[in-house]
Amino acid sequence: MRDAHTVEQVRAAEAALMARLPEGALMQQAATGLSTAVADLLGRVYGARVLLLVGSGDNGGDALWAGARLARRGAAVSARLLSPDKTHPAGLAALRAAGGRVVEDDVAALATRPDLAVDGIVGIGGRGGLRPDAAALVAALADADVPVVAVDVPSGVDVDTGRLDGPHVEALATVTFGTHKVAHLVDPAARAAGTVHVVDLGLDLPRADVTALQADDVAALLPVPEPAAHKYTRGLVGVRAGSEQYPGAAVLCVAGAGTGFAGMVRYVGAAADEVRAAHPEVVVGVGQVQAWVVGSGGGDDAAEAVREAAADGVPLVLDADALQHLDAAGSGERLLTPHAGELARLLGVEREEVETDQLGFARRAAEETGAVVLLKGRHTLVAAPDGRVRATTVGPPWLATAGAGDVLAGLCGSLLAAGLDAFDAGSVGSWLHGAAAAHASGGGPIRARDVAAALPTVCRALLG
Ligand SMILES: NC(=O)C1=CN([C@@H]2O[C@H](COP(=O)(O)OP(=O)(O)OC[C@H]3O[C@@H](n4cnc5c(N)ncnc54)[C@H](OP(=O)(O)O)[C@@H]3O)[C@@H](O)[C@H]2O)[C@@H](O)CC1
Ligand SMILES: [K+]
Repeated sequence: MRDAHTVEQVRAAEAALMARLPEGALMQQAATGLSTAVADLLGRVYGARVLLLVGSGDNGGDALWAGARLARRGAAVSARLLSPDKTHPAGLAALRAAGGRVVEDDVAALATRPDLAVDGIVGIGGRGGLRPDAAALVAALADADVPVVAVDVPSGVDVDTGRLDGPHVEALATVTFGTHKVAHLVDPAARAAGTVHVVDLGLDLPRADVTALQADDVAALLPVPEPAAHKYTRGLVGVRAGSEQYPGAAVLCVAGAGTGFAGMVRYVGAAADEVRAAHPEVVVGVGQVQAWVVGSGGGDDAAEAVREAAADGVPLVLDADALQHLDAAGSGERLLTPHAGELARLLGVEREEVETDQLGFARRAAEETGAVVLLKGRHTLVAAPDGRVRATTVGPPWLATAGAGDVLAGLCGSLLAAGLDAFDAGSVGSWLHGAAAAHASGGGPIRARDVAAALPTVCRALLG
């Protein structure tokens, strides 16, 4: 499990550890890990030009100490001090002693194009976006296409929420310390962090509320049939989706539901002929199920479909059109699978607000509805009403394709029918969906049906 801790949790763990270690020991560990990661990215340290962006706190101190290490290995390291009066004194002395130099202004900093810049402007002590002087320098570096490695977090992001509070650094990679922070998993900040490397500090950390499942977690949660299982004990998943106008949604939802986690798939709706033709193993018609997926279906049909599914008193996945009829869904176990626009409609806010504060709105929706909310996005978030959130960090950008959401809803429904609770079903389903997309894509474009087709291969690899 990848844990993402809050600033408060990290500060407390660091303080406890620092009390037992010599002064400055943690910063040395941090700077060593940082300089190693920068060296790896540079490939060749000797002769490389590295520019340090140094703010007023210990984040700048990390950058200076790492810069000193790189300078000792032959890099030409210069430092642009953004708060010259408050620069970390020992770090600055170390850089100077190693042959690094301080540049007076942005013009001098960019006189020769750096091969790489190290963002030590601000770390977990930051508030608000970049200040104007830092923003101007960061923009100039972006114009010159200089890759940036962020120290701890890309400066300007909101560490505990994943929001962007104004101008910020867009990093190629981020080197963080002790543990992931929320901003490393939650978009839009996670996107600004690039690839995240964690330098272990040996912190003793509490349970995190924001986590990301890893392959071994998913493998442990997968519902595997008992030796004596038969199709009914493995769970039946019912799908109510599709319409005469959109039969494809039903076919794809059933494809997701029918990847083998549930013992059987039942279909009810207007696209029965298309579903039968594509999936001969599906049973058509009402009957007993252990979970229902109610998805794209259009208008009044969706309200009726939600009401009928809820009447069975089993867990529900509510997707697409069904999300507009939550009042008909009762208060049992429910997994809602909106994209940002659908969640915005649900909460009566603008889509843009949801996109800028994905964690906040996913949590709010879960709390207000009492359901588990799976907010689809580049890093899908699955929020439980108790505040726990799992982010999905696998999945290529190619997954943003028509019908992929139908496959996901069906897949989550089959996991619910097989006995997972809504939080596990949503997060495991989302992880498998992303991993299957990555497998199917191999770096190229995919269709929703390819994602469904790749699911058994991904599961085989996990269980193997
Ligand atoms: N703790 C540990 O054990 C370890 C910590 N480590 C490292 O320390 C970092 C935390 O250091 P920190 O506490 O000094 O805070 P940090 O983020 O450098 O700067 C805070 C100062 O910046 C300023 N400022 C605020 N907002 C700003 C903005 N938007 N734009 C510009 N400036 C802004 C504000 O000062 P002001 O200018 O307002 O006086 C504030 O006081 C952490 O991220 C990690 O890198 C590692 O070495 C491992 C061990
Ligand atoms: K930073």
